[in-house]
Amino acid sequence: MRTREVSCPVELLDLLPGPDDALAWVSGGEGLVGWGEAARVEASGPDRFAELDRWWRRFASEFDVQDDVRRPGTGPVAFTSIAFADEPGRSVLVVPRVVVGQRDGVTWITEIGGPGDGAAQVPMQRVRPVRRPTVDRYTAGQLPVVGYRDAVHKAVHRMRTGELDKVVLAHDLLAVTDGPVDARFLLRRLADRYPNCWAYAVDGLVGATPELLLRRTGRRVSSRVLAGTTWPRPGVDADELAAGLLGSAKDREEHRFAVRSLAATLSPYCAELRVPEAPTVMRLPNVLHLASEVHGRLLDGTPLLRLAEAVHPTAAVGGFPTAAAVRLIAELEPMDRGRYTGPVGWLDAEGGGELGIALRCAELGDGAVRLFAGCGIVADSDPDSEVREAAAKLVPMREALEDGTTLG
Ligand SMILES: C=C(O[C@@H]1C=C(C(=O)O)C=C[C@H]1O)C(=O)O
Repeated sequence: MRTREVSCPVELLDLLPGPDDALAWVSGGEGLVGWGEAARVEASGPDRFAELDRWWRRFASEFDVQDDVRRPGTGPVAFTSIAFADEPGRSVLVVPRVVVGQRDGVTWITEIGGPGDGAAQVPMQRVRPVRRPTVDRYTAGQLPVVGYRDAVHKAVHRMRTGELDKVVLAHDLLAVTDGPVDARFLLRRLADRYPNCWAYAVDGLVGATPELLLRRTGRRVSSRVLAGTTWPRPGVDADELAAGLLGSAKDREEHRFAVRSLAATLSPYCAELRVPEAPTVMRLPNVLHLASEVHGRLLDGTPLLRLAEAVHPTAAVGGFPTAAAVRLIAELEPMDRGRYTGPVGWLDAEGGGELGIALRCAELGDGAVRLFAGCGIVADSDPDSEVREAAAKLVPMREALEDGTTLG
């Protein structure tokens, strides 16, 4: 197995040769793409993180590695996407045959399970045309919007009795399409419109997330916590929206729980952990979020997947306190989230890598695509407003899908 520097005449996403095995983690043109399958493993249940970690470390340790580039993302790499819940759920780890990475203007290729052809340029000749999908209609998923509104209403009541402080509830939406949707079609559009998010694809889960669960580089660890959201409306400019969000007691409270839960679960692994005193605003075309960048230094070499296990689910996608929130989700959200709101990203052989939270995504299926969106609920939440917020969070995927559809 060898990593070597290559020249690359196109963007990373344009290298993906086919629709079925596309793997990606790309932000602002940089990151990793992969294809082919050297190996795959699936896991489920409460031990899924530990099982995937054990399997990957054993698999990666058997390579005879020649790494000529030596940067984060070189050497053996696996892509992973992990179920939100202990039950049900299927988590997956895929080791691609070919990985191409780009960072700071340097491009490299890693060929696993074969010597590669040694060419000085990335392989382009096998790229098949990207099919444009058509959305025939949208239809309710496992939890229709009316049911979601009702669940939010019930959750608000439970927050007001003091049973817990915050819960994140979500719903799904099905887009019925004229045939299978090519992950590359969605990735291209998501990456163009959301360059400060991570456009990702792992085993049919495709999206563009603004939220970084954890990045581990050597002993350094970081996270971008998001919670507290507003969205553009006619007649309100972006600065006003941002000021309103920063000044919203309800959003600041939601955010505090998310930062607190991340810090409490990560700090036992850290010699040092820096948490900003106040959030900033992250602006996206469809929503604005309160954001905190957390940075730490690890005590030891705990691998990324085990750190992710410790912090998942943060209060950004679960709630606070965690155990009560997870129980309330199971009670009030009658749907299987699958890998939505679970960790998604890549891992290296040294226990490093990047894992985002799988948001703003869709699970690709035969003839239908399942979209997801959710919101943090606190005692002051208004069900109608949460329904609108969830709709705003569906926009990235709806726009990407509908780009191939002539509406009207
Ligand atoms: C759950 C989602 O987003 C999460 C919930 C947020 C909120 O409630 O303010 C903000 C960002 C994410 O942590 C989603 O996009 O589906």
